[in-house]
Amino acid sequence: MDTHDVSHVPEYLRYLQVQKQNLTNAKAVKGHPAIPKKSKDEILMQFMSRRMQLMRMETPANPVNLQASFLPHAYPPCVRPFSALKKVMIDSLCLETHHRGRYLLLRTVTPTDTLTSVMAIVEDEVGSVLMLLLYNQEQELSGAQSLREGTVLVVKEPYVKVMADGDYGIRVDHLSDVWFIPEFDDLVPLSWRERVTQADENASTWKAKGNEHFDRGDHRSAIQCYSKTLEAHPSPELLVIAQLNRALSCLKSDRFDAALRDVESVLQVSELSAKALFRKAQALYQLQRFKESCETHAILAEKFPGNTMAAHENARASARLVEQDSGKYDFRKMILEANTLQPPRLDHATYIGPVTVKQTRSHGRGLFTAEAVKAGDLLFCEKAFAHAFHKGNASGLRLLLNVDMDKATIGTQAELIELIVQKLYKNPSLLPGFVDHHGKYKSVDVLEVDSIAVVDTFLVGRIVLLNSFGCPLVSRESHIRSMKGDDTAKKANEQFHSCGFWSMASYINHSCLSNARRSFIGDMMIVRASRDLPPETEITFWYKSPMNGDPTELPVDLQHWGFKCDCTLCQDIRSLKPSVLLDRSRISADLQRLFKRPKINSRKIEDTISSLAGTYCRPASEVPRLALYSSYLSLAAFYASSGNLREAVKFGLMSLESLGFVIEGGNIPHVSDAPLVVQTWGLMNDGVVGCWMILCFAYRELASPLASQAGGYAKLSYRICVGEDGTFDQTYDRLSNRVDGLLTTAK
Ligand SMILES: C[S@@+](CC[C@H](N)C(=O)[O-])C[C@H]1O[C@@H](n2cnc3c(N)ncnc32)[C@H](O)[C@@H]1O
Repeated sequence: MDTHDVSHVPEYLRYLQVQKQNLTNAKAVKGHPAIPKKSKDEILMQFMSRRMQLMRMETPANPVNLQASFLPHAYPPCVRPFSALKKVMIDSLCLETHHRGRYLLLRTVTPTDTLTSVMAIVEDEVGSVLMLLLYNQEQELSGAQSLREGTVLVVKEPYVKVMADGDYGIRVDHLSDVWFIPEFDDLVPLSWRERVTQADENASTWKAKGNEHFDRGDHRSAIQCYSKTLEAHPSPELLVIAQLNRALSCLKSDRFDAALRDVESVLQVSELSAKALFRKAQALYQLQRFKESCETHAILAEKFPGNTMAAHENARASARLVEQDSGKYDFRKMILEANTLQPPRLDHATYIGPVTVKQTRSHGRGLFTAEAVKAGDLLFCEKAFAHAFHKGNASGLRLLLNVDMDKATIGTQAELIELIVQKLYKNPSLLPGFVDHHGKYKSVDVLEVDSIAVVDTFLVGRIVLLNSFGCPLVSRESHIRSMKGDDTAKKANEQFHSCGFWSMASYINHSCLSNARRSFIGDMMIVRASRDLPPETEITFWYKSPMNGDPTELPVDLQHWGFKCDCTLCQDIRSLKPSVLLDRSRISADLQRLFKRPKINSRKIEDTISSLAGTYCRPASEVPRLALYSSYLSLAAFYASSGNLREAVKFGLMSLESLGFVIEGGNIPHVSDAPLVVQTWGLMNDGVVGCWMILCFAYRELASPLASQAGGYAKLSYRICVGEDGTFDQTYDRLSNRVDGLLTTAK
């Protein structure tokens, strides 16, 4: 949905084909011993010199220098407990093979290098080496503290592959398939230990070590040491301290489920521990369980009224709860926040309005209205489950190649997959809700092994491919760009590079005759009804707008999602004779040429529009006439600016009618007292706002009571397109020097 799918662009298709060919070639060596062709020294030298080169390399400024992320054929994560795995050595590994039932014990012998994966050369206990490629790991992993030389790790059921350069590597896609082993763990051979753990290391020493790691910001190691504290028979006081400290390290490293577990066990023995209550409230807040967070704060406030930090957090949680329950947001403030924060992840709650997920007759589940709603009503305002932000220059973009799905996308989808995998891995309570989304394939049905969450990266990848949304930083800005006729706007609208995953929005199916619109403020998605909807109506929006491209090239291509739209618009187009479509296309091209002439010949344009209208047979209220809409609108603007206001009204109304609007009381001459009423709402695109403003401009002279009503519809349409109307007056003005009222200075 507004993501940049380049699967059919020849330049990128070639990449996809090369990857497929590589996979086919690799099959030929499947099962051959993975004995590197280079010596150990050569492997180390090559890695280090490439690392140096990369460190010197500038960030690519050219879009052709996109980094390619390549998903191999899907394979499931290891679901066997560690105790059921047998150790294997590097020399016994085979190419293109998943070594099921086996594990490797390795240690890194180089620093890391990070491209699309975290890479290092690893050795086993007999000194054989191979490249290790860890995918979907946190960026911090490549930092000095996390994967420094000498880090010991276990790779469960290793997969050895032939890499693009012909060398061999151990590729790990699933987070639970690699364990980072602390130096004190019994698994670490004595010869690999920097020092031997003293027999007298007791709970206090472990706690002190945990604190050292915590102070350095190494939360993973801190958690390991606090866990050791708990195993070393601590005193009751120390036990509580270690659990509280571990909870804090978990909070700092986004492991909210685990933080909650620790504080809950502290609260079992010490019901009124201020720290436990505070950390519990924080963990619940981060898991968006605002009601429970507020309840916990209420206890804190009662027992510890002087705790100012808790009071501050309490106010924050209460504000979220109000948003969650009422759908009332300060959208203007949110726009400011989105423009200030990088990445623009806003601290706001999700509001779910009168909608419910239900089975549709023919396209899986869908979202339905639970009660009647009016055009412009807020259906929901959802915080992204995950959001991958792109600043706007070319660097940081990735080409994601998925051979199983035959897809190539450009943008931040690869990063989005990483973010989601990490979030689920750290917070398995979120897993069932996420994997419920469309895109399932037969994956493992194990949620946890050895107390570690099992997250199938390929499943996440599929769900992301079919359910993620490209998004602008703020929809108001893209609205302004498109109203200004900024040529980049069209491209920007179609190729948003930031993207995110919104759970509720993912249940909405596509229809070209959509009845809702989405808009964005940072990582918040706002979905409003774009028509009046009775209860039990299926809510739909555009995955791809039928109005962004050439209207004669309908139906829109929805191959990316694997279906063809069957709305009346698409059905009608499919039923037309090819000659009619050819005529439509030819006349549309003529019209475009006529509008580009230095002097507008309105008579000729009107005649040509009439011929174009002749290619439609059903009324626009049933089948919108998309090819006509923008020509009518341009004519309305032309007549308004040349002072022919009656014609401006006529063509403004025709423009709206071509989108399916049924409007009463708008014609000139105006019958006194008859109000201007939208009986039926049509398709809602950004130009509708401008069209109402042109009508408002013309009515001021011709029928002043209608001007404010048209202005009201402009503001309502703006709210539907942009998500809010608090910025309407900053964007449009009836006294603007443009007939559509857009303030030329609007930014
Ligand atoms: C984002 S999901 C929408 C929710 C999905 N129907 C479900 O059951 O979870 C996108 C998928 O829904 C289906 N879909 C959406 N709109 C459709 C339509 N108009 N006709 C047929 N299938 C549609 C396609 O399978 C598409 O890949």
